[in-house]
Amino acid sequence: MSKRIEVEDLNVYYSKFLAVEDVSLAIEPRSVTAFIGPSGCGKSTFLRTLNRMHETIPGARVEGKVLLNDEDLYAPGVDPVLVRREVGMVFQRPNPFPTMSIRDNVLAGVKLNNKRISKTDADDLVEKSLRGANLWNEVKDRLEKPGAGLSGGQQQRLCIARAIAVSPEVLLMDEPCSALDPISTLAIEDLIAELKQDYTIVIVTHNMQQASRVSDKTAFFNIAGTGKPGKLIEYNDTATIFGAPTVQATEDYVSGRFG
Ligand SMILES: Nc1ncnc2c1ncn2[C@@H]1O[C@H](COP(=O)(O)OP(=O)(O)OP(=O)(O)O)[C@@H](O)[C@H]1O
Repeated sequence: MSKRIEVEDLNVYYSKFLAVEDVSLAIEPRSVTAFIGPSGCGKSTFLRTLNRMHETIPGARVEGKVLLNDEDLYAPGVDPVLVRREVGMVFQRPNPFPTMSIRDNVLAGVKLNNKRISKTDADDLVEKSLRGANLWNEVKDRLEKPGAGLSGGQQQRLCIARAIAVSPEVLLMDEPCSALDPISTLAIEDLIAELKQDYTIVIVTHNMQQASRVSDKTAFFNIAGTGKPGKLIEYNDTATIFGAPTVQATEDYVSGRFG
């Protein structure tokens, strides 16, 4: 339930605009990788290329390869819907289906995939996914209540439960805590540490402490100026990026001198 990601010479475009230039990096299974860098450097854009969400924007395209255990996600004939099942995503703002029950929210992805499952299997999957997202104890007595009735932090964990219910190999998280209070943030960070035993996790974060708390590896992206493409500047163990980076721009960013 966890695959290796390898990106080779990836250029990412919005029509003619080159948003991210020539990224190559490898992400190991069962690890957490943080993407950091100033606003507009292309972290979210690059993240969305890892499950072919980028191309859902008209005119958006990529050049290069993204391999998942050696299979190129962009090879001809690959179905992007299947890619997104293998590579799940959690967004900045919790986005449960508000009127749908908590139970149905967890099952939403499974049903979208046209999977028919029995009531008993569905019950088991709901419990397993909610336990996996550290939410079961808080919601087990109100599974039929709407998702919108949960707190922001609970809603985000519900979205994580929905993402893991389809048994992905990889979980992408785009600033998953930015709309949450500090306690809910810590709950998500604890959860990320647990999920890493089963999944390859990539997280975009603006929070340096968060990157250093949760990630094994950190990729620092930067941009030379408005209209210029974002680039991967330095990629290494998180301890090295925060303790002894080799590039001055990384040092300046992680020490808070810019960005
Ligand atoms: N839908 C879009 N159409 C055109 N350009 C876009 C689109 N989304 C993002 N961009 C541009 O691509 C570049 C990278 O944006 P992106 O959101 O990936 O950066 P980011 O590092 O994630 O920023 P932030 O930290 O502020 O979220 C920016 O110049 C941005 O304006």
